[in-house]
Order: sequence, then C-alpha cells, then structure tokens
Amino acid sequence: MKTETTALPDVLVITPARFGDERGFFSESWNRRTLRDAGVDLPEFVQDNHSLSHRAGTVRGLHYQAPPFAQGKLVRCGRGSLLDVAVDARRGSPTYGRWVAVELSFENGRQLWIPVGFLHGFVTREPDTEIVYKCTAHYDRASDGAVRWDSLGIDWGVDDPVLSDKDRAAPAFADWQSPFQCEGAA
Ligand SMILES: Cc1cn([C@H]2C[C@H](O)[C@@H](COP(=O)(O)OP(=O)(O)O[C@H]3O[C@@H](C)C(=O)[C@@H](O)[C@H]3O)O2)c(=O)[nH]c1=O
Repeated sequence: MKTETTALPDVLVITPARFGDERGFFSESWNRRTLRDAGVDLPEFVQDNHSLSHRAGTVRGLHYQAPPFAQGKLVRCGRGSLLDVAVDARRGSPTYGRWVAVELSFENGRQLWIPVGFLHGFVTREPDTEIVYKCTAHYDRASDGAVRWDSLGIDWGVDDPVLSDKDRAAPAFADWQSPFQCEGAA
C-alpha cells in the first residue's frame, strides 16, 4: 500500500497493494490496520455509496453535507475512470477555495481521502464509469448541499457536462456561505 500527500495537506491519495496472478488480482480495498501502520488513522465509516454514470463527461458535484452530518469520504473508481476533485471549504483555512484533482481509475486502483470540510465532485472520463466511496456520516437529505461545478476555475476537461437538475441550479462558490470552519481559526 502506498500513501501520498497532495497539494492540500489533509487530502491523501491511497493506493492499496494488488496481488496479481493468472486469474486477475486481489486487493484489500480498505484495511484500517494497514493504514494505521502507515501512519494514516481515518475516522470510522458508516455508509458505503456506489453510483454508475452512463456517459463520459458526467459531472456530479460539487457536494457536501452540512454539520452535524458532514462526511469524510474515501473514494475509488470501481469501473472506468474519472477525475476526482476535492475543494477546501473550511473558512479560515490557509487553503480555502483551493482544490486538487486526481485521476482515479479501475486500472490505477487509487483512492482519494477527502476529510470533512471539503466539497467533493468528479467527472467521468469513460462511459459506464462506477464510483464507490465510504462515508463517515449517514446521508441526511436536509443537510445535503451543492456548489456550482464551474465556479472555481477547475479544469474538468469538459465544457457541457451531463448534470443533475440540482447541480445545474447550485450557487457559485463566491455566492455561497460555507458551513465549515477551520479548526483553530477565529
Ligand atoms: C448521496 C445519497 C443520495 N441518495 C438518493 C437521493 C436521490 O434520490 C438520489 C440521487 O442523489 P444525488 O443526485 O445527490 O446523487 P449524486 O449526485 O451522485 O450525489 C453524490 O455526489 C458525490 C459527488 C458525493 O460526494 C456524494 O456525497 C453525493 O453527494 O439518491 C440516498 O438515498 N443516499 C445518499 O447517500
């Protein structure tokens, strides 16, 4: 297993080992102990999500759940490939409004750890791409929120994505009041 930091210090790329043989491969996609041994102690997960997007160029995001239902997410690609994006939305953070984008694919087996306080979104790169992610809090419809995908200058590699009605109607980042506060910030 490999862990790598990103330009946003709390967002991590985790790549579990794959044991290949003539049948294919085996991989422990989540192992708390292995990660702890590598110095990464993630919170408890209570919900797993799985979605399929038929068309390449589908954008889902940028999403969050407001506290007390805020979610940390451990994201991976189950089939196909996608560009996964995390935006620091913690008011008072030195990296507020900054984002990282990481290619996750079935092929590369990478996972992205996105802590509480970050917006999450992705664009699919291939048809019938599946995303699978573990969450640290349950879904709460009333706490669910979105920020406009194209309001942060993120290079999604697509101009006219497939979007949900909710995502099309989301406010721009600049017009949105983040419910997240950086720990230790005034
Ligand atoms: C997220 C979620 C949705 N739903 C329902 C609500 C709705 O009827 C249907 C589709 O929901 P959405 O349109 O919000 O699905 P989607 O646009 O895929 O939303 C997801 O996007 C990614 C980027 C995330 O980070 C997730 O946390 C989540 O916000 O599924 C649940 O029942 N449980 C859940 O945890």
